[in-house]
This record gives sequence, C-alpha cells and structure tokens, in this order.
Amino acid sequence: MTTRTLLVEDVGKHFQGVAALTDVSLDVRPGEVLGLVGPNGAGKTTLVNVISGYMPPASGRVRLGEEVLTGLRMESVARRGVARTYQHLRLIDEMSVLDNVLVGRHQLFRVKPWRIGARRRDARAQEQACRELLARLELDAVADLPVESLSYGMRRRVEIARTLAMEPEVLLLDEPTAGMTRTDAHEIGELVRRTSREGIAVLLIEHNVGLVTAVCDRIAVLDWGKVVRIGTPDEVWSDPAVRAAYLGAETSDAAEDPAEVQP
Ligand SMILES: Nc1ncnc2c1ncn2[C@@H]1O[C@H](COP(=O)(O)OP(=O)(O)OP(=O)(O)O)[C@@H](O)[C@H]1O
Repeated sequence: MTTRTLLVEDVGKHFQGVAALTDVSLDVRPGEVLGLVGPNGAGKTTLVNVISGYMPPASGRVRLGEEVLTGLRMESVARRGVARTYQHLRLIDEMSVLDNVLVGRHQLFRVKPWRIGARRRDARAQEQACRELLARLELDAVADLPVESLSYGMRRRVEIARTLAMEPEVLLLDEPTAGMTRTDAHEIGELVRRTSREGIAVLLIEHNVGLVTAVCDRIAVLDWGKVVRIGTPDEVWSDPAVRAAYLGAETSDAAEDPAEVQP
C-alpha cells in the first residue's frame, strides 16, 4: 500500500463570524495514531469535517502527500484515501453487518449496491474481501446478523469496519468510544492500534484522556480553534498551557487512570 502523510496547512473556518478554527496546521503520518483532543467546542469535529470534505475551509488547505484535497467533495476525498466515522453512527440498522460493510466497499469501487446482481463475479470478490476484513476485526461471527441485533460497542466496531472497507490511507475517527463501557472502549483502542500498525495514518478524536494517552503516538491539543500543543503524550500533558485548557469541563476525564487502556 502506498503511504502518504496527511497535511493540514493553516486551516481556518468560521461560522457566522465566530472562529471555529484559526490557522490550524498539523500532520498525520503513515502508521501513527495522532490524538485530537480539547474541550467541548474547541473545533475538533469541524477540523475532521474540513479534512473529509464535509465542509470547505475558509482558508488554508489539506493535502494527502502532494495531492491537494481542499475543494473536493466528500466522496472524492474518500476515494483518494481519507475515510471517516461520525460521532453518531451511520449504519443501516436493518441490514446485515456484511451488507453495511459492502456499502462502504462500494463507495471505493463506485459500484452501486443495487447493481450487485448484474456483476455477480465482482460481487463475490467484494464479499470475500469484506468477510476477510470482518474476520480481522473479530466480527465474522456476526457477519450475517442485522446490525440492530448487536450491542452498541459491536455496532461501533462495524462502523469502523465499514470505513476500513474503503481501504483508506488515512482514517478519521470522531469519538469512536463515545457512550461505551470501559471494556468496549479498551477493545476499540486495541483496534485503532492494530489499524495504525498496518500503515494507516489515524486521526483520533477522543475525550477519554486515559485511552488517548495509551493509544496515541502523538497528541494535538485544540483550544478555541487553535493548536495549543502537538507532541508525545508526555510532552503534551506536562505542558502548562494544555493543563490550563483542560481545567474545567475536562477534569473528570483527565482524572481517569491513563494506564487503564494498554493495547
Ligand atoms: N454547523 C455549524 N454552525 C454553526 N456553528 C458551528 C457549526 N459547527 C460547529 N460550530 C461551532 O464551532 C465551534 C467548534 O465546534 P466543534 O463541534 O468543531 O467542536 P468540538 O471540539 O468537536 O466539540 P465537542 O467536543 O463538543 O464535539 C463551536 O463553537 C460550535 O458551536
């Protein structure tokens, strides 16, 4: 697999005159997990929205290696190798796990799901690829079950599987452990680590400081739409500016034991 670095360069974004992002620059390198943290309203989801083509930036640009992504629609960004999940699950509940993952796969190959019948040979190859992916994510036992029959934690896993079916170079995860039990969150942490070891660059928005510390190679801290600090977990958490940004809303998360998740 070719591996390119995702580059965010001086990105700005505002809503009705309110700055959500101001001159944000960072990179996500192949094989690394970059955590994106910050208090509520810091601009984390807005940044993922801009990177994924969900909304254009007001200034700056996003590149995958030399390829400029700014200005492309979401589907085009995804086909070029940058795939994302959402804070709120976007699965089709009544469809099977396998079919949900096939939908992700079809976005990659531009084959419309309703044309599968006309392309049986290709469909078989795609199904095989998706079953292999589900086995890698330990979801093979539930491949043929409807998504609605699964636990919340398992559905979150399926959402990640659906995104990985697009064979991304960069994976953007927007709070993949939101609302999860500790055990499920731990398993997602392991899955994120394994994914990065395959060479994929992962940007992880995560409120659980313990999980971020255990899973990420580097962490970028946003506050009021600006990057306060980027560095290793040790560098970041020992920075007084980061501590200041975190005083208040995040203190309960920050109090969790960083050793609780150790993939
Ligand atoms: N579509 C929108 N229209 C208007 N304002 C928006 C929009 N999206 C985000 N904002 C504002 O931009 C700022 C950044 O929001 P964003 O959702 O990116 O923060 P966040 O760090 O992801 O927060 P959280 O941790 O709560 O999800 C906030 O002030 C928010 O109210």
